[in-house]
Amino acid sequence: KRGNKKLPPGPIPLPLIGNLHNIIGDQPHKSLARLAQIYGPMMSLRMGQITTVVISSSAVAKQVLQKQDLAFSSRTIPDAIRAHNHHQFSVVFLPVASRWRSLRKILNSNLFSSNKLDATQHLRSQKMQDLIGYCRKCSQTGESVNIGQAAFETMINLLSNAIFSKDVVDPYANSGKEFKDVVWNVLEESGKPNFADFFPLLKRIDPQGIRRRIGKHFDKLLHQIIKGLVDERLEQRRKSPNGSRIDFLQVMLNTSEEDPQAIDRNHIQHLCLDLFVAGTDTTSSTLEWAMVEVMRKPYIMNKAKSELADVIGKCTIIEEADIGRLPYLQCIVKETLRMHPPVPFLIRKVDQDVEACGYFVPKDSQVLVHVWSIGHDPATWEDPLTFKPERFWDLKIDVRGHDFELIPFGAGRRVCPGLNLAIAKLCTMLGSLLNSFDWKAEGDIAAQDLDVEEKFGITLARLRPLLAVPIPL
Ligand code: HEM
Repeated sequence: KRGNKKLPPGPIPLPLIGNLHNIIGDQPHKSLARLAQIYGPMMSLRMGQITTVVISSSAVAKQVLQKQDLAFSSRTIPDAIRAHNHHQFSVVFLPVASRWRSLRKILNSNLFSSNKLDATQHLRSQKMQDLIGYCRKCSQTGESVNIGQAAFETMINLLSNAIFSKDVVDPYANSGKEFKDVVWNVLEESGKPNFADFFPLLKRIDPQGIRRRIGKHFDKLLHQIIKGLVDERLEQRRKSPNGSRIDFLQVMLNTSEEDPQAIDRNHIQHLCLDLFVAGTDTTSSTLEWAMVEVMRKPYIMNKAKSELADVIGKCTIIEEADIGRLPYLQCIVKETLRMHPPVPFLIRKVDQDVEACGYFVPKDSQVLVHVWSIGHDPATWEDPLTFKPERFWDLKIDVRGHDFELIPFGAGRRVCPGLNLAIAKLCTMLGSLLNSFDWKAEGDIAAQDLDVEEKFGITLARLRPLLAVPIPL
C-alpha cells in the first residue's frame, strides 16, 4: 500500500511460495485467466518472491501500453538470459534507452521497413518454393510433413538469407542440422521454468544455476556458428573491399565502421541470435496451428482453397504482393493469432513505483499483459473458443498493436519489429500449402478429429507436432 493507493487485488499468497500453487501446472495461461475472472482485469500475485501484476482486459492493456507505455517498457530478465551477458546486448531485453533505440532503428530501417521488405521479396519467394518443393517430394513418396518443423526450417533460411545471404539449413540433405538444433536448444532452455526466477535468493547459493545449461547452447550459436559467419564476411570484405553485396550483415558492419557507438561486433552477434530466436518458433508454431484449425474444419479449407483458386489460380505459390487480394486467408491468420497467440503474455517490468488504473505497482514488479486472455474475452469476442475466421469480415480490429482487443505482437514502443514480415510469411506459407496440395492427417486420424492440446513453453505450441500428408492436386 502507498498513500491511499493499494496493490491490485489478488489471491492471498502463502508464505515463501506466494501464489505459485495457484498457477503451477502445464496451463498457467488458463489458470491466470480463471483467477482474473475472480480478481479482475488488473490483479496482483506473488510468484515466489516476485510481485507480479497481471493485466487481462483490453482497456487496462491500453492504459499501460499506450498511455503509460514508457513506465511499463522494461522487461524482466530471466536468469537464463544472463548467460554470456546476453541481456546487456539483446534488443529483446535491453531497457528502453539509447542502445536499445539504436538497435531498433537499425532493424526498422535496414531489415523491416516496407522498402527493404519489398527489395528482398524475391529471396523469400525462393524460400517458399523450397518449402513447396520439399512438400512435393514428400507427396511423391507418401511421406508426411512435420508442418511446424518444415516452417521452422523455412524461417531459419529466410532469415539467414536476409542477414548472411545464404541458407544455413538444407532440409533435403538434412545438413545444417546443427544450426537448427542449436537455435531449438536455446528456445527450449529459455522456455523451461526456473526457480531462480521466482526466488532470487537461490542465485546466492548457485549463482551460475541454469545459466550453465543454456550457456553452452548460447556459446555454440553466438561464439561458434554466428561468429564464424561474421568472421567469414570480414575476411571477404578484406579481400574485396568494394564488394557489392548488401545484406543485413553488410549494413551492420558498415554502420559499425561509421559509428561504433551505434553497434559493435558483440551487438551484431547478439542481434543475429535475437532474430533467429524471436522470429522462427513464433512464426512456425502459428503456421502449425493455422493448418490444424483449417484441416479440422472442411468448410474453412474449401472456402480458403476456392478464394486462392479464383484469385491466384490453383497450384501456384502465393507471393507477398497477392496477400491484399486474399481477404479470407488474412482472416484465417488473424483468427489463428487470436486463438493461439504464440506469445501468451507480454513480459514487462516497472523500474519505478507507478500508479495505474487507481492501483499501486511497486518498483521492480513483473507485469504480465495476458494476450491470450484478452483474445478470449467474451466481452469482445462472441463465442471466443470457436475458430471462426468470418468474425474478421466486418471487424475493423487488426493485429498490429493499434487495437488493444488483439495484441499478439504486443503494442507500444516495444511492439514486435518483425510483425509485417511475420504476417506476410504466415499468409504466403499457409496460402501456398493450401493452394498446392490437399492435406490429410497422418495415420488413421480424420482431419476433423485433430486435437488442439497446447504445450506451454517459450511459445504456446501444439502439444503434438502436426504430421500431415500432402496429396498433389
Ligand atoms: C507470428 C510471429 C510473431 C509473433 C506472434 C511475435 C510476437 C512478439 C511479441 C508479443 C513481442 C513482445 C512485444 C511487446 O513486449 O510488446 C515480440 C518482440 C520481438 N519480436 Fe516478435 N513475433 C513474431 C515474429 C517475429 C519475427 C519474424 C521477428 C524477426 C525476425 C521478431 C522479432 C522480435 C524482436 C527482436 C522482439 C523484441 C522487441 C523489443 O523488445 O524491443 N518477431 N514479438
